[in-house]
Amino acid sequence: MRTVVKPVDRRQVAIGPFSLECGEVLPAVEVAVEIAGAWEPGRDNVILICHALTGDAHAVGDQENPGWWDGLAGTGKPLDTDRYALVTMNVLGGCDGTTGPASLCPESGRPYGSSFPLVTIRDMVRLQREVLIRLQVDRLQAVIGGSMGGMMVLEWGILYPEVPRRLIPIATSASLTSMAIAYNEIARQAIRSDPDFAGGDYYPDAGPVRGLSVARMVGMVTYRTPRLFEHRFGRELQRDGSELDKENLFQVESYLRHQGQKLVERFDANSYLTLLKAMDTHDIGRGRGGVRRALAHVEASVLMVGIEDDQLFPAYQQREIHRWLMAEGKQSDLFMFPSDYGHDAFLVQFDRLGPRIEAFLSD
Ligand SMILES: CC(=O)SCCNC(=O)CCNC(=O)[C@H](O)C(C)(C)COP(=O)(O)OP(=O)(O)OC[C@H]1O[C@@H](n2cnc3c(N)ncnc32)[C@H](O)[C@@H]1OP(=O)(O)O
Ligand SMILES: N[C@@H](CCO)C(=O)O
Repeated sequence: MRTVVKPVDRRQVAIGPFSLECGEVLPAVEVAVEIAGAWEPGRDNVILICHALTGDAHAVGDQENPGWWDGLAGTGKPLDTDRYALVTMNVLGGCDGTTGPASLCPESGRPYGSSFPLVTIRDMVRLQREVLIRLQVDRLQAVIGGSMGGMMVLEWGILYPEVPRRLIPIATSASLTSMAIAYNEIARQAIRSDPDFAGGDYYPDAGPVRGLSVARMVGMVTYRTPRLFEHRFGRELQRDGSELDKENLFQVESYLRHQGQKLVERFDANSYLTLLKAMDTHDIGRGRGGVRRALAHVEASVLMVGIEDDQLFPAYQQREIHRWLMAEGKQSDLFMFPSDYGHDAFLVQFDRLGPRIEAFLSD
């Protein structure tokens, strides 16, 4: 007898005090969780979905309120809600209901703002484990996610090898390249140099919206490919007229401004800084004798997915992880595909991802 959770069950799970890798303790942590699909007895049919930088707990939605992975998850889809209970949590440090910089600090009664501590990808995963324990989920059919979400997938396989049966890390790496950290630093500087940042203590105001918008614009350039921009925008202008009119934007400028504006309407700048730092400091080899030794802990079978045209998480990084897993005698498959979308392909190219993921889950 299955307990059907329909359409999507959203909960706040209270964890209480939570110790971080940096040594600080958050006194009262809460996590926003969404569950789509049906629990099986023993809760043995759970897939954990880990979101990327600006994602949230709402991976699976409906017509009125679409989710960010509806192309992959839902009735009859590769992440089939008729078969699995799909659990997605907003990450620690985020701004969609889980404790983050905009949350009230119980000790001061004010938003954490600049006092919010450094959180790591490992902290995020340890917190997810605490939530699953409270949901009485002991084993996972799979953990899946792209980009920052993929970093969490890898950490799941290493921190809790006995829990996931399968890992599907997508467009991710064992640690960021120096170039990716460089882009993140430009984003940070854009946010911090906005006068409305106010040292991070801008609440209840919206804060550094111009800085956050520029940060998103930089990010967008790294998430896509030159080919896509060329094809979409070329040298098209926004209005009829001349390029030699300083008010007449190129379409690509207008597009980036629109993307910046979209993000500031749904994201908090301090969360953006917190999550960028978590990505920068991610290194599965830290304190474990290096990446290969860390991967030796993995017990799950792995489908490593990469995008050949990813500028941010270059394809060699996914190939390397697959090779190291194989060298450690682990079960690993590699699925690489080309896409003009570049890094963002994991949020868009469901025709490429879906069949491979479905086959791996049915294996
Ligand atoms: C969609 C959500 O669920 S967002 C909430 C949760 N967020 C996440 O999960 C984060 C992950 N999601 C993402 O990063 C993105 O939503 C993606 C990658 C999935 C898709 O990105 P999009 O911005 O939809 O794709 P795309 O590059 O095609 O841009 C389309 C937008 O640019 C606008 N646009 C296109 N050309 C131009 C131009 N020349 N000038 C101005 N705007 C332009 C379109 O009108 C459209 O605007 P809209 O989104 O307000 O309708
Ligand atoms: N488009 C993704 C990029 C990071 O993977 C996001 O906004 O989360």
